[in-house]
Amino acid sequence: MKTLIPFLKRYNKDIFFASLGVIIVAFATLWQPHLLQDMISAIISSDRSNVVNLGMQLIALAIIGIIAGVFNTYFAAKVAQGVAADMREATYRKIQSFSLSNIEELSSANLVVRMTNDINQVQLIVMNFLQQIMRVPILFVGAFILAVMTLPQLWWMIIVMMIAIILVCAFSFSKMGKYFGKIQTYIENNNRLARENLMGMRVVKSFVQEDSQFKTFSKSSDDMTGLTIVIGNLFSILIPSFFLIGNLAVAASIFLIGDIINTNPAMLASINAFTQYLMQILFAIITAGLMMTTSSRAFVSLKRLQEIFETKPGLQFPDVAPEKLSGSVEFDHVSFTYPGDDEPTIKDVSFSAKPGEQVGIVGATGSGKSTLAQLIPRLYDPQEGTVKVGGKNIKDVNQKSLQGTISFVLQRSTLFSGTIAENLRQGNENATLEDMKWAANIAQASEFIEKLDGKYDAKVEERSANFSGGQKQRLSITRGVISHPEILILDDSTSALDAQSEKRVQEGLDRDLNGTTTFIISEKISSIIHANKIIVLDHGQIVGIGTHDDLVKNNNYYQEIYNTQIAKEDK
Ligand SMILES: Nc1ncnc2c1ncn2[C@@H]1O[C@H](COP(=O)(O)OP(=O)(O)OP(=O)(O)O)[C@@H](O)[C@H]1O
Repeated sequence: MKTLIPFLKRYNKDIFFASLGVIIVAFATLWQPHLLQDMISAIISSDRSNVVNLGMQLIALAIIGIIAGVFNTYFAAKVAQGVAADMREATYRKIQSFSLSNIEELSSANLVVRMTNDINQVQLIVMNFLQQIMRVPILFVGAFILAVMTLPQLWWMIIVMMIAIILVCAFSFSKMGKYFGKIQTYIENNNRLARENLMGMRVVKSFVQEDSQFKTFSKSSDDMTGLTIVIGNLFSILIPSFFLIGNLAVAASIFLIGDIINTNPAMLASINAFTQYLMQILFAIITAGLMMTTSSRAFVSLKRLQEIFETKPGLQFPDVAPEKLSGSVEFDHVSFTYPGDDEPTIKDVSFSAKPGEQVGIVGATGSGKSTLAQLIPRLYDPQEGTVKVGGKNIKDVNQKSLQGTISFVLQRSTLFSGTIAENLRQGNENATLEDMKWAANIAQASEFIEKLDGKYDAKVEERSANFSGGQKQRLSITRGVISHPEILILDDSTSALDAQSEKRVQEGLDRDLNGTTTFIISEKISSIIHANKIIVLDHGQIVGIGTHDDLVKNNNYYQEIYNTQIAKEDK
């Protein structure tokens, strides 16, 4: 509830109107059997004018009930949908503030279910509550009092019926609550499997994994269906049981006092009103039970959303004035361990790069090259040592200043669905067509973009499926350079380019971005051979640093990699 209240507060007025509507509906429902009782009595005593009068009152009451019901539904829906939309936005905003570690800990599939299914549950419960919360107690207490007033001698019948219904409710709803929690986990699992399958469809097809993928998914889906069937079965027993209890109570009432009708025909009207009140009590208890069950499901969802709101962003940027940073980078005895790992991935790394320098980072796969690079734009914080950009500890720098200084072209090119221009503007929101052409020229992307229908307005489909690996990389590099960054990190960003294109990208960077400090990460020495400085990494440690010529002469580890690669090229 702690999570929900701030969201509800924004809709105080609408909640008031929804509640007013439901209170009117409850009183109209309660008053109907009473009016009907008077009307039946008037019919029995042939009081025609009263019959017409009471008939009109009944119709008026029904119309008031309908109008109030519509009024209630309108405002309840407004609140429920508004709360869900606000929650979705708040969750989305919160997730944007998360660090990569936060997202890895919560898992993206899990976050998607929380943002969709869990919020839907909350929307449902807000709607239900606003439609029922006042109605249930008013109906229950009102119908109880009116039933006792109508036939005081049968007060015990109401108690017996209530006890029977509460016992059935307690049995079935307690079982259902447990199952509802499990269903949420199954939904999460199904979403994860479906997402992985669709994203890895190429792998699935090339390894002919369709059947095994289908089996895994269908097992998870069948488990969920099994559970849904159990819940359905419980419901299918529940509803007839309620009506059986209600009808037995009605039959028993008629049996017990039906004889009186012979001597006092007006009793017929009272029995009719009494049985209607019994049904209203029955309805109130069932609704309360159902609400408790659905609430237990919504409370699970609220708790899961609460977890998102309470998660502290793994990284906090200081609230300081923005500043212009130069392109110098300095690592001072930096060590970093991924959350949950025992061993550090980066161990006691120190180096510096001057503005405008080109720095190559080379090392075997898994040696920590990408991890090292991710510490520069502060995607992770090192546990030991300091990272400085422009001479300032990056922990003391405003987020926008740091991110505006650095452009990171990731190893795996990620483009968003939209147009090429929209993707490029993520690198520089004010980029003109001229800027795009300039950047595309460096990245060797102009040639293929110019051939596309719509050129820079050409569509990028979901997961950029309409572009080849090499084209995606070129577009990612274009997006990376378009802001003329002070620091550019190319994390294995030319791996899908042929040697000729890679050379041209290199020439473009030298020509047009010569003031930019550029980090080029690669396993291939040919990609970093011309760098001013090459950092050689092995198991997260620097094992060599210098120019290619220095390293080839003096560094055994580098020589080994170089010789292996030369030998491969010669074959
Ligand atoms: N998000 C992560 N959480 C936990 N461990 C990670 C994470 N990312 C990478 N690692 C681990 O850190 C080590 C270094 O990975 P990293 O990607 O930095 O190496 P790399 O040298 O860039 O490799 P490659 O050349 O294959 O890209 C690896 O053992 C990897 O499994």
